[in-house]
Amino acid sequence: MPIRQLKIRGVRNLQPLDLTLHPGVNFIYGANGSGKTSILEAIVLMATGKSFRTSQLKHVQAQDADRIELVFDIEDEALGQCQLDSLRLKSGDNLLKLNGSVLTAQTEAAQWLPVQVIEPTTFKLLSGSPEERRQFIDWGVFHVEQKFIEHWKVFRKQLKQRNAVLKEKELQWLPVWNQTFAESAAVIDNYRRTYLKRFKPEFERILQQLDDSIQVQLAYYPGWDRDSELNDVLNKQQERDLALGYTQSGPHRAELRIKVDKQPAAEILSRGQQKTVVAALKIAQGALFQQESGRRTIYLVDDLASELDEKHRFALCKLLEDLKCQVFITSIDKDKLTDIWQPVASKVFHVEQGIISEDSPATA
Ligand SMILES: Nc1ncnc2c1ncn2[C@@H]1O[C@H](COP(=O)(O)OP(=O)(O)OP(=O)(O)O)[C@@H](O)[C@H]1O
Repeated sequence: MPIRQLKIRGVRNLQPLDLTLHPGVNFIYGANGSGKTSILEAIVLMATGKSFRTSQLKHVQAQDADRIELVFDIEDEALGQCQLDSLRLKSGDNLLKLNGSVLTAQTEAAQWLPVQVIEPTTFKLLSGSPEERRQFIDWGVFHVEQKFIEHWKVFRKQLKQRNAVLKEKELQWLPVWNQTFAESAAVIDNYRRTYLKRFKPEFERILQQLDDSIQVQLAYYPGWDRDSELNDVLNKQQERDLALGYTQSGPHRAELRIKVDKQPAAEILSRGQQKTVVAALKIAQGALFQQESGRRTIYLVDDLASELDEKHRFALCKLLEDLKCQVFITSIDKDKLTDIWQPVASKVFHVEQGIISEDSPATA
């Protein structure tokens, strides 16, 4: 079971909330503005230190609260049990603890909570900046390859140092930095390529099950001309890098291009089709993660009814059920959920003005 219990304090309109969750499907329904999404937002905040709704966390904190406090009891098939605590003060300071011991990095909490969000704006994964798609690939690599995060930190440090050398115009240091940067870039590139090789067939399989009329191609670009060595590219681009004061080529500029008939999928597909493709991408990541680690992803599906018709909603729910993972799924209308999906194992919660209550089995 992934999240067994959660305690939420000081998040948006939510009243102090202590919930015992279902290891399978947790339906959450309630009127507009009742607080459904805020529950999902709190889970993402614990997992990533970020919100999927705002870049300014001060908006997530309840107006009358001086802190956000989250406590999650987790039971993971492979990692065992743990308690994660997060205390986020108005100043922005965040104290994270694992079983009472202070954590120094958010990634240590993230390892316990492999969370995927499917919500009304997720189609932006197709139309948004390349960074979003890089983060998407890196989520997969991070959760499958334990050593990736260390290599990633080294790479980020080297990128920062090379950029500092460019800004200071310390030309004598550049050849050395080009070499080290290129070596560390190759490691990141290799992780991403290897991951995508395994990911593509899984994505095609899932998309086929969600909608076999959509044909999408995934093309990975490493962030520099694929036919050249990065070290050579850096040497060639040196004058321009010096003029700009930053490194133009490398894994920080990689891109996952998602196309339909050689055109960007975001320009061709309808909004509903884009949502279907994004759902397929996210479910494929969870399926691959499960195959490779024996662990399960936690899916947060906000406002399922939005822009997906009944056939696609049904196909999505069926795939989530097959994965046997923990799912949190929200809707305004209880019937819109339970009419199309009656998983054997589930709990139903109702939210009203920030107060959440569990439906008794007779009404659920
Ligand atoms: N910082 C805050 N402090 C207190 N209340 C807030 C804060 N930010 C937002 N709210 C209120 O909290 C509620 C948040 O609702 P949330 O978005 O979780 O609702 P929802 O049930 O998902 O609604 P919808 O179905 O419309 O998406 C809204 O009523 C909003 O006005």
